[in-house]
Amino acid sequence: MKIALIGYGKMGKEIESISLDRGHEIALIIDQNNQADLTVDNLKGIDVVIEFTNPDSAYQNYMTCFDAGVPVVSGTTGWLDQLDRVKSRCEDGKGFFYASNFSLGVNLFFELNKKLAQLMSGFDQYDVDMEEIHHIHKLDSPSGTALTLAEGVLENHPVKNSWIEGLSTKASEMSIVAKRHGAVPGTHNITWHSEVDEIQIQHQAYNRKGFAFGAVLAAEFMPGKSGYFGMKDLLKL
Ligand SMILES: NC(=O)C1=CN([C@@H]2O[C@H](COP(=O)(O)OP(=O)(O)OC[C@H]3O[C@@H](n4cnc5c(N)ncnc54)[C@H](OP(=O)(O)O)[C@@H]3O)[C@@H](O)[C@H]2O)C=CC1
Ligand SMILES: O=C(O)C1=N[C@H](C(=O)O)C[C@H](O)C1
Repeated sequence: MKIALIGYGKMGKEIESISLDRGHEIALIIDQNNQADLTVDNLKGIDVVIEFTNPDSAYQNYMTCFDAGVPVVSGTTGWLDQLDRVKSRCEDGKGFFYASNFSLGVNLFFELNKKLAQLMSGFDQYDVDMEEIHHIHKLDSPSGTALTLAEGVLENHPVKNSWIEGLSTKASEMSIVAKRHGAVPGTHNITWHSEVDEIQIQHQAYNRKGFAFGAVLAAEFMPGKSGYFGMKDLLKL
């Protein structure tokens, strides 16, 4: 496959390495310093774009790829206020794959989190909160993964109906505490605590290879497809 990478930072470089190992060609690399090269013309002949940039540039990058008729896989977080507009382009025949986290482990953790929230629905002595820890360069908070985890709790627990960044005193709100520390690739802790004990589940990424591998699998899935896709379509969870 001919892949274009938009964003050649920590994730872009991991994705390049895995793509080459799997026999793909990186036919175009767009980064901050050559953004002007992201044109419909330069995307001719590209099978799929993999986009990992930042919250401010992602949406415009998707639009250029859609105009070129090239499907996009994106892991950029912090742009979801534009999600409805992206979905409406997908209804018009464009192809888009988004995951707040592409790693297999986190997607299994998403399912575990939902099951635990369902189980806790019958036990009101337990309250829940979340902590996410990432490297100091991360621009958005809470992390995209934390938001997906919060959604998993809100949809499966009768008491929680919103989340808040920081500590909450309201029973209906789920607290998400975001910490930034050194080079941490990504750690998420969900804790259900009562007056006598606590149950904690944790996902800790050791490096970025799991994220990058999932993004390349998603890219292999996309050519020829139109519509909006996510990890559920890929992993059949
Ligand atoms: N879904 C998932 O599984 C994962 C998602 N992420 C998300 O992916 C995104 C990128 O993460 P990461 O690679 O660690 O971040 P980096 O900052 O290391 O890389 C982002 C790159 O994008 C470049 N860039 C900025 N603006 C543009 C633009 N308009 N066009 C092209 N390139 C641009 C940056 O250039 P410059 O440095 O010069 O600004 C930088 O090289 C983040 O939103 C992060 O949250 C990260 C890991 C996993
Ligand atoms: O910025 C990061 O690094 C990460 N971002 C994603 C997120 O916001 O959840 C995924 C992963 O946690 C790493």
